[in-house]
Amino acid sequence: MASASQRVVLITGCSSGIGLRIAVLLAKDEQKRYYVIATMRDLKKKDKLVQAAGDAFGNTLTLQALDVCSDDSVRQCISAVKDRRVDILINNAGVGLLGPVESISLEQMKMVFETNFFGTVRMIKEIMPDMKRRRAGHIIVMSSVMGMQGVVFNDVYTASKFAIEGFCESLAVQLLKFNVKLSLIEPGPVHTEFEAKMMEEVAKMEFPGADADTVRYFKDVYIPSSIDIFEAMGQKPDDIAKCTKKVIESRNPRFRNLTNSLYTPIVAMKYADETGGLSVHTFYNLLFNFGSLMHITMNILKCLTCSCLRRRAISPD
Ligand SMILES: NC(=O)C1=CN([C@@H]2O[C@H](COP(=O)(O)OP(=O)(O)OC[C@H]3O[C@@H](n4cnc5c(N)ncnc54)[C@H](OP(=O)(O)O)[C@@H]3O)[C@@H](O)[C@H]2O)C=CC1
Ligand SMILES: CC1=C(/C=C/C(C)=C/C=C/C(C)=C/C=O)C(C)(C)CCC1
Repeated sequence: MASASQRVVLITGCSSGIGLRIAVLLAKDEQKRYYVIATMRDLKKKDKLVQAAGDAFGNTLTLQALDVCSDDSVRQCISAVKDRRVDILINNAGVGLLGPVESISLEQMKMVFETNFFGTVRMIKEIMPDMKRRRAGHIIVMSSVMGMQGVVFNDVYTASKFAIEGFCESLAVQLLKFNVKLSLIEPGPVHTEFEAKMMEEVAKMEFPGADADTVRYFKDVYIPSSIDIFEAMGQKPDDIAKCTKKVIESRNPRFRNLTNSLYTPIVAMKYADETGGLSVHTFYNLLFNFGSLMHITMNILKCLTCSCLRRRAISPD
């Protein structure tokens, strides 16, 4: 059980990847400042977490079942928490979805929103009122660079992260009045099962409804470039865990927290040109004209920050 001085942290989606690493990092805090309630929808998947947690399991880390898509599961889990006291809520559970829009059913799209958007909203609705009453708490949301900048063939996943960013941007203002903090973590590519799961799905895809050119652009242009990007700028889940811990421990936590500075120029393009043309055309060129040179992507990305390009972007004509 948590001691009075410990901060109770509840994390969703701890069976793998970023959630698992955040849970372990916080539970192994040398000063034992955190009591971690690591949750996952299927407790049969607990072994990896239990093993990584080592001695912390049963001491500073406990396990609970929680499916962010189920009202009952969320309610049951939170009512089992002593005094319903969650000091830090980390909304991490999420799923990806890749491919031409024509080939993806509305059912599949709704599942992504059900998990990434409504799953997070469901958690916040359950826990936020207690935080407001206590005039204390910190809500962390695992967003993505795709919550700020769309990426081709990630249309629906991107939309789900944009949705959560809009929700949080609005809510953060009200929460300030109640001394409750809200922070978005915005990673770029991270090497987790997320990447493998999406590639597995793609390998099985038959692309119903998509024309041959679109399928070719997706399979032969986007996928190899995306693999290059993951190789060139992919972070480790531990990097994201460390960044999240820093945000939690900050006296004045930032609202937006990009974890990968290599992605800064990509996001900056959006703000440098209010017409949106710079982002759309740069992405087009990177993908279709420089695709075969993707191994030197880092140099191209650095180039985007140069002042001549910025001058062009904001030029009135
Ligand atoms: N990897 C990346 O490149 C990036 C990831 N992100 C975000 O980071 C977060 C974590 O992803 P990551 O660690 O990479 O991927 P993983 O696939 O390794 O982890 C995702 C976790 O979410 C869980 N989950 C999925 N659906 C539900 C649900 N309905 N209820 C509870 N848990 C659920 C999964 O559980 P189960 O094992 O049961 O499926 C798993 O534990 C996501 O929100 C993702 O969008 C953001 C930027 C980049
Ligand atoms: C930057 C970039 C590309 C790919 C970006 C990718 C693949 C980002 C992945 C981000 C993830 C996985 C976020 C998860 O939330 C393209 C389209 C190849 C074109 C060139 C520029």
